[in-house]
Amino acid sequence: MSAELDTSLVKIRGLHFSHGSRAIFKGIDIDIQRGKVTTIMGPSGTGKTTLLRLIGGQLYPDGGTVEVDGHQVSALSSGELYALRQRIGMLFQTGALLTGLSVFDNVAFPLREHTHLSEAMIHDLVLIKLHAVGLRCARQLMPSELSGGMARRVALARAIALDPMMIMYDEPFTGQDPISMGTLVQLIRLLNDALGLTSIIVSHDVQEATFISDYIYILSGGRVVEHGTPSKIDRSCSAAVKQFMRGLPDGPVPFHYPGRDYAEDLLDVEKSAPVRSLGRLKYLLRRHASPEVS
Ligand SMILES: Nc1ncnc2c1ncn2[C@@H]1O[C@H](COP(=O)(O)OP(=O)(O)OP(=O)(O)O)[C@@H](O)[C@H]1O
Repeated sequence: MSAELDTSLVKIRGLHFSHGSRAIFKGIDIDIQRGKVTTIMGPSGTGKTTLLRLIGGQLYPDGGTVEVDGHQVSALSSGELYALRQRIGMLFQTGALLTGLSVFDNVAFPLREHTHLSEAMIHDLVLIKLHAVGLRCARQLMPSELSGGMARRVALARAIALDPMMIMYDEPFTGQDPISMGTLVQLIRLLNDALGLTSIIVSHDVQEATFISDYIYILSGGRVVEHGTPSKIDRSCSAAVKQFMRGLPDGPVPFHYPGRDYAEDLLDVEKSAPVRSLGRLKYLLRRHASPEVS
């Protein structure tokens, strides 16, 4: 085992997972290094969120192993899993704040739920966390009074409330204006380094991810198609990586969700008026053709 692997907080080996009959992972290996920011990228539907759920123990692998801080997640008892989850902060795209609670109470929530700290201590901790995200003075506001960017920063303060060892971000930049985006990017990096966290980010935002990350994994078709530092990824010759990084609509990752033949589908659509001739089929294909299909 190399020295590099020894510093992994999350170690995934030979991971297989399917949603029903759809194979999502076909044997992937991933190492998330302690203290680093690692971004998981890849086309939509490739399984990035599923991967976070496998790391968090909300899903179990069909094959292979997911280890977090030396524990094989699928072998943990429910009590042990609960304890592990308390050490993992999660930040979702929506922020997912509790709408009936103020900013202060949202951040206080995990402290009240999971600790026996006094209210005076919770007060100080909440102010520290809110100060870290620049929103100490917004503590009395309700979620409905926050901008999208502020809501995400409150969610971030809540995610670090219990001093987690790791934070998993699912599409943290989506829908942000450039200023909020820049603030979030800086905050994620700053908090990671200042608090000695390990961060896993799932993102489509190539520029931000490249800027913020120490390491990047690109998933596609159930496999890791590339991994390395941002500069290595940038230089990658892989067609799938180039397609993703440059945002090309078609390439090794097909534009169309896999399924049966287009002509067969049209024949089904037109069941009420069956296609009787090749001419009619050609006509239908032209009529239904999308602009992306030549
Ligand atoms: N609970 C579920 N049951 C069945 N299929 C699911 C379930 N959750 C996700 N899927 C399917 O698994 C695949 C991977 O989903 P996932 O959300 O992990 O992808 P993703 O890479 O995060 O996508 P996006 O970038 O669009 O958020 C998708 O095809 C999705 O339709």
